[in-house]
Amino acid sequence: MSIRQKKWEELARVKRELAARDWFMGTSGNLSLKVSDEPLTFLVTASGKDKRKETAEDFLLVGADGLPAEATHLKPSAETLLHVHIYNKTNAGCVLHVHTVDNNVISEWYGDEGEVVFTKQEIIKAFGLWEEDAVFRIPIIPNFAHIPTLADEFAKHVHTDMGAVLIRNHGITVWGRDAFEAKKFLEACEFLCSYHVKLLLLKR
Ligand SMILES: CSC[C@@H](O)[C@@H](O)C(=O)COP(=O)(O)O
Ligand SMILES: [Zn+2]
Repeated sequence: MSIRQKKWEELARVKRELAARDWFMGTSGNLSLKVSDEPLTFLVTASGKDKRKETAEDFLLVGADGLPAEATHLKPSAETLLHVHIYNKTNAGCVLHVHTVDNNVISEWYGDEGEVVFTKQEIIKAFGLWEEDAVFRIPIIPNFAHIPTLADEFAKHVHTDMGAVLIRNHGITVWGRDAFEAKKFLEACEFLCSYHVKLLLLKR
């Protein structure tokens, strides 16, 4: 089996798991997995599809500019440029973006502060933070409709091989060195957002 095919199947498995969590409401969400480093190529979800469906046209291969690297009638995700910045700036191998009600509520609640800060939560160990009083911050950026502007703003927060950024009233994008790590971060971020929304409601 070619590397491209192996990566396709790996990304399809991640997509299936996130779909089972119902994290692709209304065709939202996009995923990618790096295939090669030199030149940079990665598989990314085709734009506008129902990501809960599994078809032979779910992904296409793109290059370092985010444009198709092979002949296809498929359009790469509208947000491919965000994935491009991550792969060009870090050694990340996988990028996952989902819209959930909880991540949207948190992004709006803390949007003016420009970040949400989590601490004293066991699950932040998923980010490699093991100290008792460790703090995990997720930056929140405005949801610019102009994708190059959104991508430039997003890129200001991309410095390490793993990370997460909330886009206000839009969704979350996480990345990791591989699909396992990116999915772990995404699940931990969603746990934190969901917990926090419930806690805020109880405290009212
Ligand atoms: C209907 S969801 C809004 C989209 O503009 C976008 O935010 C999204 O996540 C999915 O876009 P896509 O181009 O399919 O990757
Ligand atoms: Zn989106």
